[in-house]
Amino acid sequence: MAPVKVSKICCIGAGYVGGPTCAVVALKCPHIQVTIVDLNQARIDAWNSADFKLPIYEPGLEEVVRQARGRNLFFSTDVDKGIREADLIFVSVNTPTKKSGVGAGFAADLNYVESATRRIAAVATTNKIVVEKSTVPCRTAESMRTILEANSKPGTRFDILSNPEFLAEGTAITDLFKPDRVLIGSLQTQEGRDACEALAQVYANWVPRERILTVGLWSSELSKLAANAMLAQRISSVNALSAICEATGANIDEVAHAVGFDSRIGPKFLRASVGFGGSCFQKDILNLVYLSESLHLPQVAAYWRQVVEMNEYQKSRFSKTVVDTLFNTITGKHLAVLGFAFKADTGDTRESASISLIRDFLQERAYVTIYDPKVDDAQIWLDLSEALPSWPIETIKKHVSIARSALEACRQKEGIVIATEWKEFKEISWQAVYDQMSKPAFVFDGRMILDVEKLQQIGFTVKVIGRGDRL
Ligand SMILES: NC(=O)c1ccc[n+]([C@@H]2O[C@H](COP(=O)([O-])OP(=O)(O)OC[C@H]3O[C@@H](n4cnc5c(N)ncnc54)[C@H](O)[C@@H]3O)[C@@H](O)[C@H]2O)c1
Ligand SMILES: O=c1ccn([C@@H]2O[C@H](COP(=O)(O)OP(=O)(O)O[C@H]3O[C@H](CO)[C@@H](O)[C@H](O)[C@H]3O)[C@@H](O)[C@H]2O)c(=O)[nH]1
Repeated sequence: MAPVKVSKICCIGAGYVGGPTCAVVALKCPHIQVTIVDLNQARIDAWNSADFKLPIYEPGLEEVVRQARGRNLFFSTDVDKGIREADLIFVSVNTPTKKSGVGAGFAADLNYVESATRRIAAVATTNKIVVEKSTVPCRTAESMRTILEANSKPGTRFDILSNPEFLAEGTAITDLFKPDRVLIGSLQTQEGRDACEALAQVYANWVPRERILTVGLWSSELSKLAANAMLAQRISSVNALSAICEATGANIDEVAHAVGFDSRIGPKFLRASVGFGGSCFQKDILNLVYLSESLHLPQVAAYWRQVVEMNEYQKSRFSKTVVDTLFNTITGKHLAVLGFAFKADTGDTRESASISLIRDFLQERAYVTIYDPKVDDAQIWLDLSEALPSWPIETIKKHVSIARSALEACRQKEGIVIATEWKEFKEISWQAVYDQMSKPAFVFDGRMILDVEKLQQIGFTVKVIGRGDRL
């Protein structure tokens, strides 16, 4: 049997991955009809909004949606219709860390993957290629196959592929246009290889063939966890070194530059920071830790767990620097926190280091003014309520305000904390900020973005991650 020619794709899950990924598939494959479905009506309405107020902010995304929507790209809450019509279905639903029960705090919650899979089995009347796009533990495809086969209609066959997504938020569109690699895992049977080829042909519309890697199902699933674990490990390594730099007078920027010049190490992903955030790194490493423990590999589990522990240490170390520097107390003091998103160029706040810092400052009874160019107020209140569950929202609101510009946030503060590397924070008039601050005026740069010497000339005392005071 030759591989099927895919003509209709359905993507279950219109989130940060399903939305941009399948919008790009539609743009690059005008001959394929792509329908992205979700249970969340508000999200689908936003994807369909007449003024293109899309539910996520991602540079370049609006242009892609403008070109393809209504042509061969559709957004809908009719999940069943999407499934029924498609010959290939991406499952791109959320897989958060489990909050309760066995494996709570570590294992992935596969509830959404299972419901989507059960829906496919219940609705499908023709053969389907089912593609795991969500990040899942190794061997999830096996559970999906069991569910599908146990519930399928007679004569309906399902082939399951793993096709993890490697895009990073903030650069999703460029990552999708020019991926380092597309990874497809399949069973090594004739049917498995045919399904793999059918999906490879979709990507081959714009991705060079040599960048489309085909491997076994379990290798593909594990490679996604491995890639994130190794990326996060680099950040925790450089952050661990940043603590040594602060104590010795070495400069982490210079150290990372020198180390990264070694072609075996390479320069990317060596930027010390206030700690990594985002919905993936911590979740996927904890998932790997859980997998290792389930496989009775405690040393392997401990090794990866340390990457997350170092990240927690980095965040609390930075909060402590702020308190120590402001004469060992921030009670009743006014701080500005610039940046609430977990990185620049996104409005996503999941696991943002900024949330941990603000929680620490509030627990010290400081007053905090937050500014972020892309995060909604409602999201800030929600995240802070979750970070401080015993605080009524009125109490949080007494201690926190949200500003409309960086300059407004910095007005008359005792300390300014840079938590996200938004470019505009480099460009504000630091002289104007200094002039209306109480003195001594402190700036804490958790992202190494400011011109320290210039700020010092203005009169600021500047504390930068990975840069000590000793000469
Ligand atoms: N965010 C990233 O940058 C990124 C990158 C690579 C991989 N991933 C992985 O991709 C997956 C999705 O992540 P995300 O950030 O897009 O999540 P998300 O929460 O933004 O989106 C998931 C969407 O799936 C929908 N959904 C859940 N169950 C459903 C069901 N049964 N039927 C229909 N819709 C359903 C939800 O309503 C939600 O809108 C996760 O496994 C994640 O680990 C994320
Ligand atoms: O040198 C660096 C690089 C990143 N970060 C921080 O690390 C976090 C994650 O950044 P990044 O990886 O750029 O964004 P994500 O969108 O979380 O993307 C990661 O997680 C995705 C979800 O699995 C994967 O698809 C991507 O390949 C992987 O890079 C952010 O808080 C960054 O500020 C640093 O502190 N230093």
